[in-house]
Amino acid sequence: MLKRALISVFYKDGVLEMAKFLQDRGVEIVSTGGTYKHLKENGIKVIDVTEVTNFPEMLDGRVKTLNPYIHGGILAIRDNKEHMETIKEKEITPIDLVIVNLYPFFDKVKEDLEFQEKVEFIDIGGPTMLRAAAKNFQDVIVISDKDDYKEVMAQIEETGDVSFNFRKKLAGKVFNLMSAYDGAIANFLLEDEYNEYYNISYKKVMSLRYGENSHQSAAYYSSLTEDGAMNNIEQLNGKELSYNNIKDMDIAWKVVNEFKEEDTVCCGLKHNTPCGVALGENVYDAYIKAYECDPVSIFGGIVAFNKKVDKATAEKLAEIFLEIVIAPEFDSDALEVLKTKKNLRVIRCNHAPKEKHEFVKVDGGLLVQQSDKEFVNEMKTVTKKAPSEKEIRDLEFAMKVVKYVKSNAIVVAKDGKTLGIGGGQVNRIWAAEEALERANTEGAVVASDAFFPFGDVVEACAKHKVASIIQPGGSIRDNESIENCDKFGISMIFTGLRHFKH
Ligand SMILES: NC(=O)c1ncn([C@@H]2O[C@H](COP(=O)(O)O)[C@@H](O)[C@H]2O)c1NC=O
Repeated sequence: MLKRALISVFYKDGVLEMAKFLQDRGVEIVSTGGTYKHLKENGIKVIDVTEVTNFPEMLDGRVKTLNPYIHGGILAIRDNKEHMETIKEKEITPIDLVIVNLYPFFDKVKEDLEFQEKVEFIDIGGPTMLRAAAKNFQDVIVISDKDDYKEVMAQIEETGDVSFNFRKKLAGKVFNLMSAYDGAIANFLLEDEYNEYYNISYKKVMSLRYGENSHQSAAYYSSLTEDGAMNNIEQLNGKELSYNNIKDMDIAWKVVNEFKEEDTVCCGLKHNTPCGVALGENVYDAYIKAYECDPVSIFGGIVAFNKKVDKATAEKLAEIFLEIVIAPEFDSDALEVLKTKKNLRVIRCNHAPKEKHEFVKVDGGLLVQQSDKEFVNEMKTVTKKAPSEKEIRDLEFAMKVVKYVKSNAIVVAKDGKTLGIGGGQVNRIWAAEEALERANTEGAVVASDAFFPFGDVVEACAKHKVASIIQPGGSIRDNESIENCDKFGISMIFTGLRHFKH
């Protein structure tokens, strides 16, 4: 039998209906300052928490509910005679329902506020009540999520109480929330890059139809503390995003964001690997060039732009089957064209990728590393011949692309467009041969994600009349590659920075 509820909520939406429901069933309501005022002004009979605690709210609200009159009322085990006698003796009234939503630390930590302002958004009293009620869930119903008001009301309406299973679920939700909440606070306060415990604060955005394959279930979670690209997308058209869509879109978006603001770039991507990337005079030109890189693989792929998409480009995009088009903006007539393709996911994103760290799960562990935000350490010509200015532009372009190709990776490019991309090979020469064969052009440049272990890659480049090469260098046999370059009249640059992508 519910007799007393404590309601203390930062976000007041939905709480009136809940309070009214409880009042109509004779439940006494106790509330903290702001909630008390809100309920009272809306005609709810409510007891001020200070009357229960016999203490004023103090220290700017830092202490309101942190009191044995509250926590004794929550934590007493109703079947424990001693507990009940103790609270009776101390004139503590049991609290049967706790409704709390917390200070919005997740939002505030992302805002441009002073450190101390953020600290003040760390809720102490709320979590304390939630945790206490969740521990004692068999006797106390605990609501930490306003989306649960409805089900609690429905169950009380039907049976006069809330089932054991639902109480347990509500309690579990408290600790699920608290772990994310506390994780966000820990990450805000700790300055080490790799803390003793790995805390993440992600919230479920949607259940996905399936994961990488249809027999794998999946869900998508969005970071509560990071203001990244993928949690700032807006879907303007098309079917629901899938697991593979989100994963692929993330990489395509990273590729186009690798370039300078003044560059206009388009990336076609398939199976998490760029299949055609090109710079253009305008978006249309960039798309045509990216498409021409590999008109076969782009089918069913993802296309990303770093500039607004116009109607002419949209018409061209609509000619083939694509999964996603992502860009910072779309002209309204371009959007109209793209919307004629019912399933095509059209995504607007104005956020550059920002993540500091990335992680990958292994069986029983988690690998965490800094995201690869670097490009080159240096541009050191190591051959007799130096690349021309135009070749340097192409070398840099190819290096930006090869960063996103699975290792071992080789990109062949010319005139600001990829001609051949070879990736995911277990040795470098295969990746090189694959990319060079696809490119099938003379005078192109070659970028490699890691050093050449032998002189054979340069030999393959010479066979395809490559003009210039860019690679990190650092192999004990670098001299073989340098000598071969000099022999074949190829220029080569060492960057001193590897971009493995396993
Ligand atoms: N200090 C306390 O004892 C305390 N008790 C409850 N709170 C929080 O105060 C908020 C509600 O305050 P109000 O009813 O005054 O608007 C809730 O988000 C609740 O989690 C507290 N605030 C922070 O710690």
